[in-house]
Amino acid sequence: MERTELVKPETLDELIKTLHNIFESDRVNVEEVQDIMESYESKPHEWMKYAQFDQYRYTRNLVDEGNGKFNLMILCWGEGHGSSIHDHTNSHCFMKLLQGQLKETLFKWPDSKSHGNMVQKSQRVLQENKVAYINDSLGLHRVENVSHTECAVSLHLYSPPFQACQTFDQRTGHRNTVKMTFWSKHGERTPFEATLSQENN
Ligand SMILES: N[C@@H](CS(=O)O)C(=O)O
Ligand SMILES: [Fe+2]
Repeated sequence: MERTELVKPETLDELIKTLHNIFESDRVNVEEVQDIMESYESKPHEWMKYAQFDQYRYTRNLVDEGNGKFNLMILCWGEGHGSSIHDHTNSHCFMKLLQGQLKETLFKWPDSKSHGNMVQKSQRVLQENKVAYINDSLGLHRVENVSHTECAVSLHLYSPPFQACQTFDQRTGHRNTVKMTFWSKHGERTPFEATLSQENN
């Protein structure tokens, strides 16, 4: 597949510019996106303004809207914070660790007739600067900061962008559609009313 020439991005802004170039093409080369995101070495002062934490749950902070082709966001995980088991709405999902560690657990999709526990496929711990990839054909996942002393920060790219996903109950496989919102956009805290729907996410 055609590849844009890869130059290691030295800053987050350079990474964003390169991503814009890559996504101008209509086909996504997963490996290329993974490589370029991995080659950026996380420098906290470059992403600090997006790293806005909540005491109770992980936050989603919009960094860039990728010309409508992708959403780039920074997720902030306090000690013990985790997501529920969820899908990615037919999008590509890239997740890079900017700080700390995150545990990712992969699950199979529940079949229509299964009422029992969801089946776990694999588990791994993502280290700083590494990039994980998932899409719906690979399964579902849950992401957790299992540390009791360190927070974690990750950079997520979703293409095409999406505003809702499905979450799954681990014991029954029952699903819910959940609207996803941003805690902040471009470094500015989202007005209170706009975040209400995040409560049951
Ligand atoms: N996909 C989740 C984060 S994660 O747990 O991968 C989200 O965008 O909120
Ligand atoms: Fe996810």
